[in-house]
Amino acid sequence: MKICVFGPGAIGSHITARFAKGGQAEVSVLARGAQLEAIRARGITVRTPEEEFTARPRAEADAAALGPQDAVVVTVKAPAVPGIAAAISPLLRPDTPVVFVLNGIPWWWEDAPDVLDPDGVTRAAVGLDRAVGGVVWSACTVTEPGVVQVQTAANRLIMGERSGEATPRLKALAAALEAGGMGGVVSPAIRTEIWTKLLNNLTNGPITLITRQDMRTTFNDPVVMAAARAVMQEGMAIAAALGHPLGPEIEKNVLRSVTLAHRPSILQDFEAGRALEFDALLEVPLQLARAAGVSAPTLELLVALARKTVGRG
Ligand SMILES: NC(=O)C1=CN([C@@H]2O[C@H](COP(=O)(O)OP(=O)(O)OC[C@H]3O[C@@H](n4cnc5c(N)ncnc54)[C@H](OP(=O)(O)O)[C@@H]3O)[C@@H](O)[C@H]2O)C=CC1
Ligand SMILES: CC(C)(CO)C(=O)C(=O)O
Repeated sequence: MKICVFGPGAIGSHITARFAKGGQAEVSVLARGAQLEAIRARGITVRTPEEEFTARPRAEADAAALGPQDAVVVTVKAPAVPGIAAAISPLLRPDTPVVFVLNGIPWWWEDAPDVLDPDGVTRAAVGLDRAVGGVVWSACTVTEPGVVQVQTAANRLIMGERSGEATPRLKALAAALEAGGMGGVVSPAIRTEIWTKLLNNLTNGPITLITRQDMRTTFNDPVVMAAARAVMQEGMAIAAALGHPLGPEIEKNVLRSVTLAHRPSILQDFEAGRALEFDALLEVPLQLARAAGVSAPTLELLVALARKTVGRG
């Protein structure tokens, strides 16, 4: 099974190394800059709380060198997706699934605002039939080119067809990941999984952008924690109004996550001067809430403050 990971940063490097470790896939990466050079020279080293291992995938800058794949996993950040859409084409056969592993509302979401896919370039290049949703639970950071630090002991990638069908193409991908020691889940309800994850990003994203501290340091204060709980309740109300009700167990999940000494990826991006997933993670969920008539005053306030922090408002 030929799999190409497009954009092996923190998450993509971890996923690539897991596919390689599992031995069921011929995995390659499409990378650029220092990451491309490092992966070519030294492979990808993954450091987790339990182990360290190195994988040596083929690394290319141009998709044409790799040709059609059985699956493509896109792990660039949301604002970069439209810019790489055309470059995915050489990797595609008519039935090649393209898993978009993204936090936040993805470009293929029904009624997604144009800002997630300006001029429909991704839709035109990839097509809705190939697009697969991906939600990753893994806290990762590139500590130096080619090296990824994983903070979470249990890691999983949840994939789902837009139709909800458990297709053979997704089952094969999930099995290849499992073989490498990362959970691979095929979900019949990927939109609910997206909202489950988004609840974390809504809770920790705006607040850590304001504090510029890791989650454990930020939330080690009862007042900040109360704000986190309020955002969580508002997020659950938005998800329910959109037809994706989340169970009460979600709360435990979010509250456990904020005890990690991890800087959320949106904060890492801000500090590194990279483009932010501000629309996919924060603005679009708020737009969907307003359209559904759901009030989210705490989230509105925190996002307004975060906008000022990052120079958007
Ligand atoms: N990091 C984490 O712990 C988590 C992240 N996520 C989500 O996963 C997704 C990926 O995040 P993450 O891995 O952190 O992001 P990173 O920024 O670490 O990785 C993205 C990679 O894509 C590369 N890239 C961008 N454009 C191109 C291009 N044209 N050609 C080749 N490579 C390109 C970037 O290269 P360059 O550096 O040169 O721009 C970078 O290496 C996001 O939606 C994020 O929110 C979800 C859970 C946890
Ligand atoms: C913090 C975490 C791991 C969970 O919300 C995340 O998704 C991110 O870093 O963006």
